[in-house]
Amino acid sequence: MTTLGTPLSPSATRVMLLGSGELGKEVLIALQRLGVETIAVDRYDNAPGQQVAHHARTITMSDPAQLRALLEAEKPDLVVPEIEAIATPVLEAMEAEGLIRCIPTARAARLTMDREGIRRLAAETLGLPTSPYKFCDSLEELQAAIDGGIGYPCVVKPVMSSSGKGQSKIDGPADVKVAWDYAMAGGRVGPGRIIVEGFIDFDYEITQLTVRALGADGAVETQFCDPIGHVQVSGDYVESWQPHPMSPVALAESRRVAKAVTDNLGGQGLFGVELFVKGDQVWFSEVSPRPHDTGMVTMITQWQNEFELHARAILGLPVNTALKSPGASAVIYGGVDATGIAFSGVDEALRVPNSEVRLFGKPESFVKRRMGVALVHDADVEKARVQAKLAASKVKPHTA
Ligand SMILES: Nc1ncnc2c1ncn2[C@@H]1O[C@H](COP(=O)(O)OP(=O)(O)OP(=O)(O)O)[C@@H](O)[C@H]1O
Ligand SMILES: NCC(=O)N[C@@H]1O[C@H](COP(=O)([O-])[O-])[C@@H](O)[C@H]1O
Ligand SMILES: [Mg+2]
Repeated sequence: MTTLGTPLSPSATRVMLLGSGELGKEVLIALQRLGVETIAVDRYDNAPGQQVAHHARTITMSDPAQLRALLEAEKPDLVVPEIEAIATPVLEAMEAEGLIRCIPTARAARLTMDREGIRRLAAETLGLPTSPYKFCDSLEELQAAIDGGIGYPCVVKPVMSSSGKGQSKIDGPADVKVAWDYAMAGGRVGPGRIIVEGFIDFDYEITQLTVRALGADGAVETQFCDPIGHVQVSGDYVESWQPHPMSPVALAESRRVAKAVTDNLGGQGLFGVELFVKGDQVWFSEVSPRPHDTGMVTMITQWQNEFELHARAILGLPVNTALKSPGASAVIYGGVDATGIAFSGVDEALRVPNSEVRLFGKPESFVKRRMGVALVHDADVEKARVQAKLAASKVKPHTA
C-alpha cells in the first residue's frame, strides 16, 4: 500500500528531481498534485521545474562531491534523474549503501548516461537488433571503423550528449574530419569518445513509451502507450504525433524490444524507447529511463500524460496508458540569443482549433533552444500535425 504525506511537514513524501527542464517541470506539477514535497535541482537558477517546486537547488550535478553533499543534506525519499549528465557513480554508491532510492535504478541511470553502456547492453547482452556501431577515441580510429565495415553513410555522436548535440551524418570521406571536430565541440563532458553508427534508412521512427508500475498484487507490470511518431532535424525532435500507424508485426516487435530493455533496466517508472522501423523490421536506437521529449504530445493525447504516468509509477500508484484523442506536438525554438525574451502571438496560436501552448519559462533563449511547444488534438492525426505546426509558427519569440 502506498502512503503519501503532507508537504512541508514531518510526514512529507519528498522527491528530488536531478534536472528541472521542461520535462521535469511537468513531472513536478504531477507530483505537486499528489501532495508530494518537491526539490528541483539544476545547473542554473530559475530552471523551469525550479519555478514550480517547493525547493530549488543549483549545483553542478556531474560533480560527485556536490551531488553527494546535496543528497546527504536533503535525504529525499526518491531521487529522479531528469537529464543524463549526472555523477551516476554517486547514485550507485548511495543506493548500494541504502541511503537513496533512485528512479528507475541507479544502474539504469549509469547505463543510459553513456551511449556505450546502453548500446552494449542492448546489442551484446540482450542480442537486440541495432545499427552496426563502433566506439572510437581518435579521428584515425573513426576512419578505420568506417573503412573496416561501418561504411558510408554513417552517423557520429559523442558518447555523452543528447538532443543531437555534436551529432552529424557522414556521406563520404570528405565529411569524416568535419564530423569528428563537430563531435569534439559538442560532447557533454571530457575528451572525445564517440560512437559511429551505420545509417539506418528507416521508413519512420517511433518512441515506445513503456511504463513499469505496480499491479494490484504488488508486482511490477509493464504497460505500453500507443506509439509516438516523430521527426528529428539535426538529431533534435521538432514534431511528434500519437498514435503512429504501424503494422501488427512491427508493433509487436517494437514492444518485444521495449520490454526486453526495460525489464533489464528494472525499477519503476516510465521509459521512452526509441526505435527505427522499416517495413516489419525494427532496430533499437536508445532509451530514456524517464519521460521523453517526443512524449510531450501525451499532454494532449492521453488521459494520463507521460509525466503523470512517471509520477504515479514511481510512487507505487496504478497507471492508465489509454489514448484520449489522436494529436500532435510542434516545438517552439528561441530564435534569438537573449535573456528574458518575450513571446508574441500566443493568442493567435490558441485560436487554432483544439490547440494548447506550453512556454517553459527558461530564463535564457538560444536560437536553437527549445522554449515551448504547441499541442493540437484532432480525430485525424495528420490534420493534428499540420495544425500543431501552424500553432507553433504563430508564436514569435523576440528580445523584450
Ligand atoms: N544510425 C542512425 N541511422 C539513421 N538515423 C539516425 C541514426 N542515429 C540517429 N539517427 C537520427 O538522429 C536522431 C537523434 O539520434 P539519437 O537519439 O541517438 O540522439 P540524441 O542526441 O540522444 O537525441 P535525444 O536526446 O533527443 O534522444 C534519431 O532520432 C534519428 O532521427
Ligand atoms: N532530449 C532530452 C530533453 O529533451 N531533455 C529536456 O531538456 C532539458 C534541457 O534543456 P536545455 O538544453 O534547453 O537546458 C532537460 O532538463 C529536459 O527537460
Ligand atoms: Mg534520441
